[in-house]
Order: sequence, then structure tokens, then C-alpha cells
Amino acid sequence: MPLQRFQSMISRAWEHEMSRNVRGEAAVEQYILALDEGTTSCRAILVDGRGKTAAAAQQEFSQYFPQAGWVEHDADEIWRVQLQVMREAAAQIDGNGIAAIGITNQRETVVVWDAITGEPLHRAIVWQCRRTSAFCEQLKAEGWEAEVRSRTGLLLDPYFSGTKLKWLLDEVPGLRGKGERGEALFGTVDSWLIWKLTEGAVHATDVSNASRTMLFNIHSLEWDAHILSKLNIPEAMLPEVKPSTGIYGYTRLLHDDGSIEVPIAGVAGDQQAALFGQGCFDPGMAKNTYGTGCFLLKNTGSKPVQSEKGLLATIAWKHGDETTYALEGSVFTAGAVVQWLRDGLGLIANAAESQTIAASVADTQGVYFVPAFTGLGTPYWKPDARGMITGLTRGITSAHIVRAALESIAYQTADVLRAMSAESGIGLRELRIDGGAVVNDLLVQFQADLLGVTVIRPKTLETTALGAAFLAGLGIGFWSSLDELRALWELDATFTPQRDEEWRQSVYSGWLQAVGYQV
Ligand SMILES: Nc1ncnc2c1ncn2[C@@H]1O[C@H](COP(=O)(O)OP(=O)(O)O)[C@@H](O)[C@H]1O
Ligand SMILES: O=P(O)(O)OC[C@H](O)CO
Repeated sequence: MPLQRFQSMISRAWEHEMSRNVRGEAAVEQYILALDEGTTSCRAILVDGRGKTAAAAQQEFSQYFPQAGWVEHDADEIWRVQLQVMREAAAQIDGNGIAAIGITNQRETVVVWDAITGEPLHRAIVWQCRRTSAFCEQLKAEGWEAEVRSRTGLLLDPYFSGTKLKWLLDEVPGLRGKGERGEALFGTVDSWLIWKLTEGAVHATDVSNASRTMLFNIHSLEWDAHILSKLNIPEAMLPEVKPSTGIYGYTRLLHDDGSIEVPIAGVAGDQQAALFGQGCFDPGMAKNTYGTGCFLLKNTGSKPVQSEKGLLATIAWKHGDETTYALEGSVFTAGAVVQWLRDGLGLIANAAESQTIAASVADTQGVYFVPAFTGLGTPYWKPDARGMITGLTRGITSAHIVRAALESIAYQTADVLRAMSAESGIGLRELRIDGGAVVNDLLVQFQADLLGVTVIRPKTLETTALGAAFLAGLGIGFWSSLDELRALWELDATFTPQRDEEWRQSVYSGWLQAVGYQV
């Protein structure tokens, strides 16, 4: 049966089921619960049938920086915080109204845990962590970059999970033996949450998350035996890889009395979920998400595009039998620079203040801020690059520094877009944006001015969570088609370029000079 007909049949069955409950009474309104586990906070959002946010809860969790360039999370804390916000959001409606759960997550971050006790066996090693940079250099020297690229679509960089997992297997006493016996499990954060939510019944991930591990073959859609063998990673500890839509398992943990069982029906890495939540279903459509980092993804359709310009070929999602690929540019430090202005320098009291302070000066007076705190991603791929402020003169104030920090987010995006245009020979006509930092109008207008491209902000900025909800909703037939989802996307604001090409070239060449000191 054609997929669309099958989906619409399920959808009709679903509507019928929802129009009554067991006692024949009119049923409560149905929602999809999206769990969005980001780098700095956990969110839970209830999405209604029109794609609107009906309830939300969010809480930050701890960041650990044990050495320069190292970043860790406490996987147990992530689970506790995610469970708490999930219950907070769920408590805002009748629990019977939750039709399914979608999960989306910070990608690449590595969790290892005991298969029996469920205890994490080390702090999670976060995607930003550079601890395996020397090992990656060694693999490059051995000629492994071409292997990694052709098999996984990625580059040899400490960003991805593979070398982080190898580091744990080498450093944590007994872990490799336990992994070989299936007594220790590996997962990205989606797998960890699925395992906790199903109380140890399901050890799985989706193709989009698997494609970020550097261990997954994006052509055959299987764990890559050649890379596993090179890194000496036991396959027994890896999760089962599933499509991004469909039922993974059930959780009873929505309420502490275990009274309701809800299916987990959609999973994707957060950047791929944002692409989906932005309705970028067609080849050529792109979005940029401004969170801790900045991630620009362009849908490339049913085939991966191998980049010569430092972009990544990655899996966007798999729905039914159809796998969709994307080309990605990854910027490691974006909104995180604003957090550093707040927590590291004390220049702002909160993130919102970055806008008012930056707006108090007309420009940066030639100051450039290169926020390479954890190296540089696309297009430079320099894990050992470090942060830098250039162009300081006696007239520079904290406002210029704050402005330069915000502008650095836009400059890094311009680098990515330049690589993408060079790759395809075609520039973007418009860019859809989302993520925590795009509430900052000064940043977004500067972005449009710098790119010379119209920047479009949707009404729902929680696009990542929305994407996870869409995937889970498709997984149970709550929504029946991509066309139905496309119609739910709503415009908030359009930012059109206000500056000319001469200005663009002049400020961008200053940026290239500054970043050039690190690359
Ligand atoms: N008004 C603002 N201006 C600039 N950056 C902001 C603003 N509000 C939040 N941010 C930044 O957005 C990021 C949080 O966005 P979010 O999408 O929640 O990130 P993540 O999913 O990576 O945790 C933080 O790094 C924060 O500094
Ligand atoms: O947590 P975010 O939104 O910054 O996303 C992190 C990315 O998934 C890292 O690849």
C-alpha cells in the first residue's frame, strides 16, 4: 500500500479513537509531548494539533569544565531534570491527553552506563569537549580522514562521539570488558533518555543521532564495522538504530503513580529536529539554529552530498522507508558567548541585556571577537584554536565588547553560508532561523545585513521541540502528512538587509583577518 494512503488510514483510525474514550464519553484534547534536551537546559513542551505550544517547562543543568577545552555533563542530573520538566509540563493538562512523546537532544554527547544498575559509568563527554584532539590528529596522519568522510559523511574532529567513546573505553577501568559482554551500554543522550523512560527495556537511537557518532555508515544505515574495529569499540554496547518516526517503546513515568503508559514515537538530534520543525521538507530549504552553538542545515533530499568545503553530510531523518539527508555547517560557540559575557566577565546581568548594551554603541569601532573557546568548526575545523579579541584601542568600552560578541555569532554564520554557497554554486535567497538567541533583534538584523539575505523568524521559536513533536505525531498518525505539517508553520518577522555590499565586504574582511590569526 502506498505510504501516504497507509498514513491517512492510520490517521482516520486515530481520529476515530480520539473522538471517544472507553466509556463512550467525548475524549479530552490530545497533545504531543516533546522532550528537548539541549546543551544547557532540558525542556518539555506540549504541542496541540495546530502545532501551538499548550504548556512548557524548562530547567538548566550543571556544566563541568574539568580541564581547558574539556566539557562534561552529569547524565543522572540530565535525567532527573528532564523527568521533572516532563512531569511539570504534563501536570498542566489532563494526563490522558498525551498521545505520544517525541525526543530531541544535544547530539554527539556520549553517555556510558551499567546495563544492570542503570548507573552512568562516567560523566557524559559533551560534544564541545576537545579531549581527543591529539588522537584525531594521529588518525589524520594515518590517512583515516578520507575513510571517515566517505563512510560517515563527517570529518575527523573531536566533536563527534566515536573518539570520545574510545577515550572512555581506554580510560575507565573495566569498561571495555563490560562493553564486550553487553554489561555496559553506550548512547547519545536520546538513547539514555529512551532507556530511562522505558525503565531499561529499550536501548535504541534514531538514524539522525547515529549519523553524528562517526561510527555509522550513512549509506548502508548500519554501524560501520571498519571504523568500530579501528577504534576498538565493541558493537555489543551500541544501541539499535531505528527510523526517526515510529514507536520505540512506552513509558509509565509521566506521573509518579505509573498510571498512564505513553508511546515514545519520534526521535531526532536537535538540529535535524529543528530542520523538520521549520518545515524544511524539500531539497534546498535551510535553517540556522542559534543556541549554545549555531547549526545551519540544508535539506539535500534522498542523497548525501559530500562536501569539499568543510561541511558535513548528515542524515536529517528517516520517515517510513525514506531517508532524507542534509548538509550541515557547525559553529561551536554562539549563544555560549553571551553566557560567557554574563558568567565569565560579568558584563551583562542576563542574556537579554546583551541587546540593550550592544545597541548603546553604533558599531564595534573595529573590535572583533573570535569566540573559539572550544576550537572552530565549519569551515576551519581547528580543534585547538582559542578565543581572541582584536582591534582594542583606548576608546573601547564594555559595550563594544558585548556588541562584538553578538556580531561574532553572525560572522561565523556568514563563514558557513559562504562555504555552502561555494559548495553548490547557489546562494540562499532566504534563511529561516530559530533557537534561544534569535529573540535578539539586533543580532538578527545584523545577520541579515551581513549576509545580504532576508532572514525569516517563525512564530514558534521552539522549533526543535516542534520538530520532535511533528516526528512523534507522524509516528502515531496524529498528523498524517508533511503537507499537513507544512501548513502549521507561521511567520513572526522578516529582517531584510539594510546595508550595501561595500559595507558588507569591509566588515567581513575585518572578521576574516581576525579569525585568520587562529587558523
Ligand atoms: N536575548 C538574547 N540574546 C542573545 N543570546 C541569547 C538571548 N537569550 C538567550 N540567548 C542565548 O541562547 C542560548 C540558549 O538557547 P537554547 O536554544 O536554549 O540553547 P541550547 O539548546 O543549546 O541549550 C544561550 O546560549 C543564551 O546565551
Ligand atoms: O544544544 P544545542 O541546541 O546547542 O545543540 C547542540 C548540537 O546538537 C551539537 O551538535
